[in-house]
Amino acid sequence: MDLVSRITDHFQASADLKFQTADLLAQPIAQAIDLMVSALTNGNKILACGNGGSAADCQHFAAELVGRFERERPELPALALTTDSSILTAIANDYDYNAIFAKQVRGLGQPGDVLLAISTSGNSANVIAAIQAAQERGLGIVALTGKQGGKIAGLLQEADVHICVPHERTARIQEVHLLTIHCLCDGIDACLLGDQ
Ligand SMILES: O=C(CO)[C@@H](O)[C@H](O)[C@H](O)[C@H](O)COP(=O)(O)O
Ligand SMILES: [Zn+2]
Repeated sequence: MDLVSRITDHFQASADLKFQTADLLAQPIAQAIDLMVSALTNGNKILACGNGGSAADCQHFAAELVGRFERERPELPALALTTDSSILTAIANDYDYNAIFAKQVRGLGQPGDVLLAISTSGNSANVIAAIQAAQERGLGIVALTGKQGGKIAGLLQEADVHICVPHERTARIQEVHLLTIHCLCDGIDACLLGDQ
């Protein structure tokens, strides 16, 4: 087994996908920044949900908004719905695992907030339920998906933003999702603080 060539293949494939999707994704990412900046400047917040690696992405994003990204600025309200083990275990135990995000959206979400919903397949039932809860409560939605967008693609409405990474491999999709999250953070800062 040639580990070095496996590793260089990963780097090559990841870089290729990023080059290939830059033009396709720049517009929806810009729309997502506009939606998030409008919410934040109106006093609203951003909630984020996803499973596994996408749960980590939610936490990464919330940390960069509440803490900071690259520049000093006032704290911004963002919350990962993946972190409170008491809430997560109680809902999963008493209701259903598929309700872990939707019940938090109903409990914490206000009209005008934005839900950042992350699923590489677009098919995770708990993320789908969170989107449906967000739509019922009047939250804006930014969906980060992959493949063909899965069931989430069919749920989104005109005002929602869909950023779909057209690739079949979860790891590659996640790598573009992380780049997208950094574009969102940078764009939010640029809108709030000006170009630098
Ligand atoms: O990070 C990885 C795989 O790279 C996994 O933890 C992955 O996120 C999990 O299998 C998730 O449950 C996949 O869910 P989704 O992206 O299809 O919504
Ligand atoms: Zn992963």
